[in-house]
Amino acid sequence: MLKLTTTRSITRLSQLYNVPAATYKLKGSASLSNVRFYSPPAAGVKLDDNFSLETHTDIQAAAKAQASARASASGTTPDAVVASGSTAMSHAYQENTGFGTRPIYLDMQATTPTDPRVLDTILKFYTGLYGNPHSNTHSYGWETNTAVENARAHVAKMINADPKEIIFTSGATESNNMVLKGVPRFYKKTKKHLITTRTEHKCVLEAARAMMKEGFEVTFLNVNDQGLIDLKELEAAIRPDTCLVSVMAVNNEIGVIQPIKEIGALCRKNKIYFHTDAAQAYGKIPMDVNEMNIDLLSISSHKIYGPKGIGAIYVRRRPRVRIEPLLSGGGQERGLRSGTLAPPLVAGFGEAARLMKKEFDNDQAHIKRLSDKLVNGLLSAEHTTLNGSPDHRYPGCINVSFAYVEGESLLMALRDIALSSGSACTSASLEPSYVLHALGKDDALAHSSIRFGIGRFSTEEEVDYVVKAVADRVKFLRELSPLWEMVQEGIDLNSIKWSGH
Ligand SMILES: Cc1ncc(COP(=O)(O)O)c(C=O)c1O
Repeated sequence: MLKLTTTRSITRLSQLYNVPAATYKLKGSASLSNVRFYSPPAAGVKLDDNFSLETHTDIQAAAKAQASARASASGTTPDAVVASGSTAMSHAYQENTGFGTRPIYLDMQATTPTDPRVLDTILKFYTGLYGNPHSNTHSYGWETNTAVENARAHVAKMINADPKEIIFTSGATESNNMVLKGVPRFYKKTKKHLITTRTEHKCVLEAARAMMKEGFEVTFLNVNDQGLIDLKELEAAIRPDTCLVSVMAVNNEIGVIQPIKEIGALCRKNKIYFHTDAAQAYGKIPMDVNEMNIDLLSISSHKIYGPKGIGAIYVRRRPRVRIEPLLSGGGQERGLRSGTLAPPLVAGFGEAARLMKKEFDNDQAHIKRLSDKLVNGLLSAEHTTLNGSPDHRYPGCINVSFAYVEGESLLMALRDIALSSGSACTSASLEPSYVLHALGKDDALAHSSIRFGIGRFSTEEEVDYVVKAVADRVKFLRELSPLWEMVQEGIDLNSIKWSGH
């Protein structure tokens, strides 16, 4: 049984969830103003079915409860943690941050909460198992080396690769840079052209632009209004000197899935390397490097409930793919990525990959069910649209435009939910998302878009809360909007000539 603490009072809880305060049973002699807890339990669920609450008079006691939660997490927590929601997850593994009640976490494409089983794996490597995995003269090195190779096998298995084809990196940014720069540099004498798309992650786009400065030509493919590339356009872009096609599998802003198998077949037919950025796809949609003719594939551990600062690149061995490495050094990782590996991160990543495979069906069913509920709930409001293809999509990434509401204002009004807008924030300005622009959305609609991410630890109660909160606050903000008032009066906004435009 997990011991949970709360930062909201039971009274507040009962108001929020419309449940009589008595439903929340407390253990011991808790005074209501002094109760701390991690997550709102489901309305009507008796708290002590899964949890017990404790009072804490000081932070030390809270830390003690967290330590005991962590201890009980090792063997049996998954069910209890799942039941308590992703917000509880994040609370259960951190000390008091001073930020008070934390929002419901729905920013799964930015990063995912670390699975408690992953954390347990990691901790061993910060205590007893500290050897350098490249030391081969004593058991300290052998132990961590074995752990690294086990992790490699788990990472490979998810995509039907050979473990020898997995190279550990610091994350998908590095993996993408390695490919977008390393392949053209290796073939620079004969090949001068690369192909990618306009909706890739910035690290692919910027790496491609860096290659233009080195004298390479890049074709940036367009996408249609659903966010999908046109295979005929891709075929037409291929040249005799094309060395690489790089198309992401799942888009990080709109969740759209590109036709990876068809692109792979086209590239194989034309003897061109095919790379896919699978940072948002690995473990979340079925991917098989052989069936899909993928030669290079980028992975990020922190998108699959693993630690941050670690990822991998799959590099095909037969037919062999050649890359010029970014780093010079000791020649680790088949000479492609020099530097001492970090066993805590590698082992945590391996465990996260193992769990993605083991729980694939459960995760899929859970995420699809919650996603359908969220999409139906959000779209029941008028002038609300789902961005990107409704059919070719990963259900855990939902991007919605709320017309006549400014996305940033909506985010501010939804501070009890951790979300991100479809806009890319730069320090000086708020630019509308280039991905939504590529789909043909105008500035106003791109500015009114929000991304919702569902993950393994999301709960139905969180989704119910979000649907209601969004509907209420969209209504509230629209009531303040003069444009909305005009729409309500039946005025066609397109017929208006705005001065200064
Ligand atoms: C599609 C995509 N590619 C690459 C990255 C970069 O991954 P990492 O944080 O592991 O460098 C991300 C992360 O936001 C992503 O969503």
